[in-house]
Amino acid sequence: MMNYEKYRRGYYIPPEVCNDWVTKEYVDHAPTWCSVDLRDGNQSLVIPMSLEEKLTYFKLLTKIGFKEIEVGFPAASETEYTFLRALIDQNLIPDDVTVQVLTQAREHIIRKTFDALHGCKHAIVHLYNSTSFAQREQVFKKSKEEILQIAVDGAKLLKTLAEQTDGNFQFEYSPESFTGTEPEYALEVCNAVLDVFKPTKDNKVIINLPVTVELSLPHVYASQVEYMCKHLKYRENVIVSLHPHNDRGCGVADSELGLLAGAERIEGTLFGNGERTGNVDLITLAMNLYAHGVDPKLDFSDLPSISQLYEQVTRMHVGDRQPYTGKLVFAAFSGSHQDAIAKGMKYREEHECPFWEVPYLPIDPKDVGREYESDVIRINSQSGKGGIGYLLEQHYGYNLPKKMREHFGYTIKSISDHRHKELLPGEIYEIFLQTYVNNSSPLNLHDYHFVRSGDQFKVVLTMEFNGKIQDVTATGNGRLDAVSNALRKLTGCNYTLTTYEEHALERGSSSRAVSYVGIDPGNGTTVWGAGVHEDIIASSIISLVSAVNRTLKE
Ligand SMILES: CC(=O)SCCNC(=O)CCNC(=O)[C@H](O)C(C)(C)COP(=O)(O)OP(=O)(O)OC[C@H]1O[C@@H](n2cnc3c(N)ncnc32)[C@H](O)[C@@H]1OP(=O)(O)O
Ligand SMILES: CC(C)C(=O)C(=O)O
Ligand SMILES: [Mg+2]
Repeated sequence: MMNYEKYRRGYYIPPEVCNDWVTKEYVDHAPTWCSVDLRDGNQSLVIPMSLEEKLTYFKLLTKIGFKEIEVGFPAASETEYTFLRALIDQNLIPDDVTVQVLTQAREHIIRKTFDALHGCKHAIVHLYNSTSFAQREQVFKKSKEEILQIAVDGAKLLKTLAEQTDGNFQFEYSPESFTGTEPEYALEVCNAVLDVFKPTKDNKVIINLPVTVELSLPHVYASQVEYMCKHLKYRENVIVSLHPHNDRGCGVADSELGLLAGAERIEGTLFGNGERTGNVDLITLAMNLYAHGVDPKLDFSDLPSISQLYEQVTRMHVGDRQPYTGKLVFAAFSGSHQDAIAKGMKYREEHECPFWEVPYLPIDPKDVGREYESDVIRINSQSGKGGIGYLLEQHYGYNLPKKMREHFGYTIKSISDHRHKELLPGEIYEIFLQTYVNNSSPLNLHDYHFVRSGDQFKVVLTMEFNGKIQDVTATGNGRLDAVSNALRKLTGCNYTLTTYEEHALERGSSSRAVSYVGIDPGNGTTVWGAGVHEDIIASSIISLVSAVNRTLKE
């Protein structure tokens, strides 16, 4: 048995009820986004990014539309330092982008950070020290007053060095391990730091409330955020920022509820890379807004390329179920999902739909660079006739009669089940052709002639049957009826024609037609055949020949 009694809840509830956020339904505008991929993401990689990789990633982030980017921890390593210098010296920071750097509240680290910042047109200097109960007791072995003093001293030095350094600087302070800190104490520390920074309308200070380690349910965090928002000094000149990690798997929920609770800014990473279980995934957050009809102000219209570059540079892997991006997130293998998607897509073709409301597809895959044809309906033994038929129609233009779809559906499922693998569209098409289309043995059509007299049609079919070519004549109420009578006469097969449908094959070749025939060989079942030919009459005869051939073989 696992010893759960070893654990207890390690978070603190605000001293007053803070749940105004509950009354808000959804986030109605994009927060200020800050990517911390190049710092928090980078510091958690097995092999941190090289200078070139950081540059490549930085360019990707600016292309996506990030206006605030934490580019590193300049005092951490030569690469970190040199990267910031390269950005500044080579003038690589777009005018509308602000870089951010992280520093501990330690004098030599802060000084090194400002050395690295020299000449930066605009930067956010991000100061942190841990305020949590556990770290006060175990790591720093300091009282609340002493920890507060670390923050205040750090803030003072930031202010002094910012004044002495060539550049334009904004400050950010994080009571690191906020989620393990008593909210009233975190508030006291943040207000003391704000008293040093003295934020103004023109130079607001960012107070970042990190979920350094996720310790509570998201609503507890939202209450903590709301408490801070209500009681921070200089509130109108303070930007409240969130920095959720994902230890309990709720980074996205923390962020969204935190925004409802009054925060204005989010720090996170692409695909949620970051310490342990990661930072909050900014793609998910942005796309969640998008799916609610809110402009996320970030461009994720080509997620496959973003994901490829991310994997290359970080050596991480994007999971198949990663929201909005994973290989399988738009895929439906199961029959009922496929059926609903196929019908939903058809409905969109036939109606003016102002909004995207296709079942099982929360967003249009095309919006993030995915394809309906290859990404959505995929076939295995869990699939159904709706999806299989849809796939055949979308890829190859065959719109099977409803009952024939059912038969083909079970054929495909069974093959997939026995082969124990997914069947690709090309394989499904091949099975379709082999099973139903232009079946020419033992019967093979060589030629046909019709003569019409009144309502009656007479046909002379030239047929090969078991290797022997012969003419057979019959009459009927229509052409197909006459052909059917001729085939009965020739083969002795006594069947009833139950279904006939035809349509032009628009995809691939516009000049061909396909006909589908269902016959009952006398036992209440239906045997299907299909004929494809440039001539519609020939295609209908061949479809019947195909069905009869299948009957003869069964
Ligand atoms: C939650 C987060 O992600 S915070 C960011 C974490 N990121 C990183 O640490 C990556 C970059 N860090 C580094 O490269 C190194 O840690 C450096 C260069 C910053 C510092 O290196 P070092 O001084 O050699 O080591 P280290 O980080 O272990 O220092 C620990 C000391 O700093 C103190 N300290 C740690 N964080 C802080 C802080 N934010 N403010 C003030 N003091 C701090 C510790 O209490 C400890 O003090 P002690 O020497 O009295 O025991
Ligand atoms: C430095 C801080 C903001 C951090 O990364 C964290 O607390 O997770
Ligand atoms: Mg972090």
